[in-house]
Amino acid sequence: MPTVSFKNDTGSEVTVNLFGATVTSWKHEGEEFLFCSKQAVFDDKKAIRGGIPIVFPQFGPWDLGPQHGFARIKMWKQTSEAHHGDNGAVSMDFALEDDDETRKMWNKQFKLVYTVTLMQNTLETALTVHNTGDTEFDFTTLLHTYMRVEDIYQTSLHGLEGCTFSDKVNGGEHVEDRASIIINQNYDRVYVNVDGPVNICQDIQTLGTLRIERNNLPDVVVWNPWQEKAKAMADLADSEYVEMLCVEAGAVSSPVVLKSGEQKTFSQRLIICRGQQVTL
Ligand SMILES: O=P(O)(O)OC[C@H]1O[C@H](O)[C@H](O)[C@@H](O)[C@@H]1O
Repeated sequence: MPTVSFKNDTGSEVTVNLFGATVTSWKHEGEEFLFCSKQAVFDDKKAIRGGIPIVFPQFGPWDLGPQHGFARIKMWKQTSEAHHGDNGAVSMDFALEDDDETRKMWNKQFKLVYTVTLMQNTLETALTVHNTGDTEFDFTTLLHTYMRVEDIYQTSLHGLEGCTFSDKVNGGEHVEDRASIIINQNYDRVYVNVDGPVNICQDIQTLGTLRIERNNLPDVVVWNPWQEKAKAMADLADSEYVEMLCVEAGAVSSPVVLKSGEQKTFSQRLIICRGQQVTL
């Protein structure tokens, strides 16, 4: 499948697969920060198991089409070459518009513009949804980011304390009472209206702390299928659950409404804080 890569001047490189406009790799100084399964399927049909699949127009199961919508399983267009912005930033743009196939599932006219930007120590991904039709529509969306971790047992998540979450594994709504979360089981929780950044901290210092900042993506889904579910997934190797953690910035707890002609941008910044003092 067609992929495109670009670099900046501070040792970062990103690769985007036009299938789903899925960012599949983000390297900084030779170190890979995103997880992509060894068993990921690149067949033009199934969403890529890793990187940053784009969820649109529906997070989760969908009556009108496939789970997590169609954006991650459509072929996108690359609409620009790598272009240079302020402070050494390098960006590339991708687009997806409604077609016969999308209208059969979701009869709306839209344009998605996705801008992937490398900045110093930072990857920004920004999805702009345009309503190009003449009626209002609503949707949910999410950047389904698979972070690479060296060892899930030595990884903790910070920034969710006090947030309400729904637990998709055990059911129910709860309030997170932990400042530091260690994932050690099948974990699938939707944290709602999370203020401020979320930090992924690794005791092993190669990857260090990674900070996720979000714009118009109020919710954070945390997912790791753990051992048993991983074994049942054909596109994830049995032991790979220890090498990944999905921290997904989304607008999923209440649908976003766009009127005819309106547009809205949803973005995240993944910031490498290695070697820096991090306030959790
Ligand atoms: O297997 P997929 O369709 O890619 O979904 C992978 C996962 O995505 C999100 O994290 C959901 O909260 C999970 O419930 C789901 O299992």
